[in-house]
Amino acid sequence: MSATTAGRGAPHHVGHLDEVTEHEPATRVDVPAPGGGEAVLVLEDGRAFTGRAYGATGTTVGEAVFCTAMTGYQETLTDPSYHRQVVVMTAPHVGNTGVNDEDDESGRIWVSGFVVRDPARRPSSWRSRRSLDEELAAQDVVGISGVDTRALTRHLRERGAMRVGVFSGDALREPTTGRRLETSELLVRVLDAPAMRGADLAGEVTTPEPYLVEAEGEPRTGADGRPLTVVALDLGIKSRTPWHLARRGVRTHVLPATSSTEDVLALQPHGVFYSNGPGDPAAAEHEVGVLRDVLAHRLPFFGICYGNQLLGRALGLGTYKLTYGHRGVNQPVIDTATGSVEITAHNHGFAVDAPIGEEFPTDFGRAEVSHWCLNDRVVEGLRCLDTPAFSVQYHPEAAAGPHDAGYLFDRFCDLMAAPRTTPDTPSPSAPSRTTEENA
Ligand SMILES: NC(=O)CC[C@H](N)C(=O)O
Repeated sequence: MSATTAGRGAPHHVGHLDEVTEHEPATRVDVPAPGGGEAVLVLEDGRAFTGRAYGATGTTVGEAVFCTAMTGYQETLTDPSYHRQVVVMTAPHVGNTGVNDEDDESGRIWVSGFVVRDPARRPSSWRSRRSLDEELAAQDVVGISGVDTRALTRHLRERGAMRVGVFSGDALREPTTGRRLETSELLVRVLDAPAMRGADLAGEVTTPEPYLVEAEGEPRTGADGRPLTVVALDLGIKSRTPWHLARRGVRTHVLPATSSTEDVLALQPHGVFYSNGPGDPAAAEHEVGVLRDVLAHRLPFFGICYGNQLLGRALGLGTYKLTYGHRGVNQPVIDTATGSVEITAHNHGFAVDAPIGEEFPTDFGRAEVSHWCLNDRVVEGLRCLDTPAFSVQYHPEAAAGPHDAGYLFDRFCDLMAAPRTTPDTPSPSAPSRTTEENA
């Protein structure tokens, strides 16, 4: 809307705009756009985009995915589920609020590359401590700016997520002669990169040592009178998850992804939680085995995202790769029990294969799809009907994102606080499988 058009209905604002134009024009043009020399983004199918180096200069490869979140780039960057992915932001202006010391979801940035259209020339937030490009450079994350991210996103939407490389600085030149490399030569490096399908990555992001997140305030107790205790398997956990449990009076032992069933049971938890995480659920054999033991012990279970996919596999369902996945903070999901719609945060490239709208038998009794996505009917949640277990494909911890799904943490706490039912017979022996293996 031009100032003139706005002026007809809003004279007060026109006055304000005039004032800004008169007194502050220089501040808008004196700040150079962040970013260095030329950078090139090359997709696995040979399509290339040129832009400017943003953050660290050099080479990076990974899976190209797009994220439609308008806010929360700091949480996106530090979400371990993005490990080995080059994230394209569809929001055109990124970096506006800089980087602060409070919003990280883990101890570092995990994306393997970052693609933006128009980076903020300077951060503007009372919480900002440094600019986004400084932070990317400090953590050695190669990025590219000045890319037509709408064209790139449309390409990924039509052709699907694929491998990508971002190259800048010396990476664009032949080392001995200094000759500028052709796109076809850069493409060779992209095609050398490992694919996401089949990748078992939780071990690369998990905590090396167990740690405890204590309950905040008065602890909540279980039916046995003990303070409610969760064992959370860290497959790439976001710090907001134990925080949600802590503020509900629950203590959380966070364990490495390699932990055994014995490690889990030794802590005598009231419930077990499986976090989000990177990689292909079809590759997580160890974690699925532990979860089948947990289900056989009838320990209350809650899983988020990767945890939902692993519950699916533990029940004997398959998983498959979506064409381009769901990544953003405004995905509509319907709850099949109530018919209510939640606006939710997503970050997933795989999904569970299960029938919507009917109960089905599993290796641990009957189950049903509890939530599905209104955009594309992808399964977004599982509810076991004979075993105390449920999970969602999306992010009730919602950092960044809306808080519609926060009730799921309450549901998990109530499930853990309820009197335990008798342990069932040992884990059934049917092997878990993936749809792709079956195909
Ligand atoms: N955020 C997650 O847990 C992602 C799960 C899995 N890596 C996927 O891409 O589907």
